[in-house]
Amino acid sequence: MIIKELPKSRPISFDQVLDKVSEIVGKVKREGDKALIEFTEKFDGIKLDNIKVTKEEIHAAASLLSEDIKKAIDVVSEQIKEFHTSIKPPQIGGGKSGVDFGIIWTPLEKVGIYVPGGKKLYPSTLLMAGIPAIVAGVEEIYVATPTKGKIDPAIAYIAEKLNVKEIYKIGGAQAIAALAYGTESVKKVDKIVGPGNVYVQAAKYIVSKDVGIDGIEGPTELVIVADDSANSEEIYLDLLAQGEHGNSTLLVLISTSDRILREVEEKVSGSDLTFYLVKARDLEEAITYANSIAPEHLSLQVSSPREALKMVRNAGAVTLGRTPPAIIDYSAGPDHILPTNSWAKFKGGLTVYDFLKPISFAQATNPDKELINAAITLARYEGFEIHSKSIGERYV
Ligand SMILES: NC(=O)c1ccc[n+]([C@@H]2O[C@H](COP(=O)([O-])OP(=O)(O)OC[C@H]3O[C@@H](n4cnc5c(N)ncnc54)[C@H](O)[C@@H]3O)[C@@H](O)[C@H]2O)c1
Ligand SMILES: N[C@H](CO)Cc1c[nH]c[nH+]1
Ligand SMILES: [Zn+2]
Repeated sequence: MIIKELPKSRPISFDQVLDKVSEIVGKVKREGDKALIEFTEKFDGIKLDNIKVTKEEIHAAASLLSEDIKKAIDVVSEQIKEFHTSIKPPQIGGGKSGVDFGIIWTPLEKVGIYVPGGKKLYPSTLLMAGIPAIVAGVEEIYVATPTKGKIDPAIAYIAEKLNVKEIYKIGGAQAIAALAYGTESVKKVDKIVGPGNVYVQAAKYIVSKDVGIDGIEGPTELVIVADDSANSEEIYLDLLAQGEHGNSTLLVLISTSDRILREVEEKVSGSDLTFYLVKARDLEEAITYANSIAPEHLSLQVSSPREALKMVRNAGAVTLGRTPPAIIDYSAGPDHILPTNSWAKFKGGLTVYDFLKPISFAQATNPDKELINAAITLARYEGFEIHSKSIGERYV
């Protein structure tokens, strides 16, 4: 279908499934493994004997992987590692008025990674979540992924490479609930990260009152902003590429060029997917439209992409010029785990920061009198006499 105006909503919203997902989460919380086995049979058609994949199973699966796929994983891993290492924050601090202070960036202890696997395989997602976790210093990584009965060799290879503690053969909302609350087989974690379909993201949203989450990373979204310098065949391929994720993908082209819009319309007219093809008066209007959508992927296929980038306010990740958005999915370096459903208005893509907590510290060895008096005065004003005394006894 072709629609010639801006999308009014996402193709599928998690509001539609919140009630159903709440029930799934509640049952897993109450019944543990029994509920996981029931839901996996119901939604994935798999009768599970064991929820946890054994070390032997992981090793056997990993050994099936061909050398060229191992090599591709190794190459991509180095690129992703370099991206997250280059942005890892230093231990920082300073001091004022006789007080030393700063931040100790501290890695999270136990992290759960959801690797999607309903319609397609996503070993690349395990790299995109596992590598920044390791760069941050996380020691315990647990993975949940729907398996269709058998663990995927590339996921097994990456799990061994990243020293993943355990893999669970579960997907959907039930997997998120299990990681959030723990079951007989599944470890309770401190934070759950990773993309997935609407059920997975609705479950993350529900459990976020009890466990950390990285954000909402639901069905893929791509907005392309193109001017007349762009190539319609490349735009067509980029749209269809993200359309491979399924028919919940949001696909939008905003262009200042009638030629580009006409050529892309001709190319996509036979497709089952929905495409939004929107005319903009000029580049500024095109980027204003893109900012209002706040897409996961934004592609600037314009003659001066760096200039255009200065106008971007809301996007998960931006590819510039002819750079294909799909290269971020695999090997550019920046993460492909990116905010959807307009969360890009206030959230960026997954980084090493998602696995670090800033613990602040202060040491008042020789604080200025004025500073101490200010603390005492404010404590008294708030009626906290002992607070005031505990400060005054030490320094006054
Ligand atoms: N935003 C991002 O960063 C990002 C990155 C990669 C992938 N994605 C998206 O992840 C999604 C992956 O989706 P997927 O479906 O292939 O895999 P998935 O693993 O997210 O979901 C599969 C699970 O959904 C559950 N499920 C399916 N139908 C259900 C139903 N009717 N009721 C309850 N539960 C049900 C099943 O338990 C199944 O195991 C795609 O939409 C893709 O675009 C997003
Ligand atoms: N485009 C997805 C993010 O929306 C990431 C991905 C993984 N594999 C292929 N693509
Ligand atoms: Zn993709």
